[in-house]
Amino acid sequence: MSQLPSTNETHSPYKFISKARLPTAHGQFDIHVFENAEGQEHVMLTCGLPTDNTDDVANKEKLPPLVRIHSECLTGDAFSSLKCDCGPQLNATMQAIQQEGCGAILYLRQEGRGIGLTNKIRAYALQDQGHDTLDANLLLGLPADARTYEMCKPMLDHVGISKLRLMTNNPDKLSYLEDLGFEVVERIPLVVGLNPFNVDYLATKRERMGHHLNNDISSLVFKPISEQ
Ligand SMILES: Nc1nc2c(ncn2[C@@H]2O[C@H](COP(=O)(O)OP(=O)(O)OP(=O)(O)O)[C@@H](O)[C@H]2O)c(=O)[nH]1
Ligand SMILES: [Zn+2]
Repeated sequence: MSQLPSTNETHSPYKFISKARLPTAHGQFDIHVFENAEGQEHVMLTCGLPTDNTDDVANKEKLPPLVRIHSECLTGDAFSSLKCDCGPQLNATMQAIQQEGCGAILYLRQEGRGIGLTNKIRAYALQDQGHDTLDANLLLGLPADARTYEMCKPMLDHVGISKLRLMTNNPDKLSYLEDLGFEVVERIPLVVGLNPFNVDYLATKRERMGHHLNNDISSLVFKPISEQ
């Protein structure tokens, strides 16, 4: 079995490396890359922040920026997998930030809730046999969620965000950010991309992982991809 990087050991701190413009189908972002001494990378997309050369005075009048902390999901983000809600969540976040004209997406390279791609596919194989997303991790001898969030601090500090509105259904992300000293003034629910293949996954996240999701996910309307 491939080794799970130890999340308990102290990683060297992440440093800002470079920033560039990134035109996307959803609009213009800046992309910032951060790296630590071990060569681990994380990415942040921003738009409309004072450091993106916008008018500082105008920004002071606005609500705190929208922020999304998104964990890497190759299958959902790149391959449009229907097993999870990651792809639609990423798209919805990019659209919301563009609509509002200000915000940041921290794209953390913590594939598979931090267990890595290989182990996530092993977990998917167990899910094919009927195990849910949490038990599949546990059966592999891995934590249900191996992610850490300490890298958010240098990333958000770099663009001067201390107060924010967080787009998530995951209560852990809120408490981690607050523990890091950030003021989360609002949690914005992000319930998109429900489909017949991920309804059980989302129900498990609600029932066993404490995610803020509708009590009756099955009552949410399933929208075909073309309408999402
Ligand atoms: N181990 C494992 N990881 C999964 C599975 N399905 C999705 N993932 C991973 O779960 C993570 C989803 O992360 P986020 O999009 O940040 O979502 P979240 O923690 O559920 O919280 P939200 O902010 O509410 O979306 C990604 O790293 C996915 O690769 C699964 O069945 N098993
Ligand atoms: Zn996913």
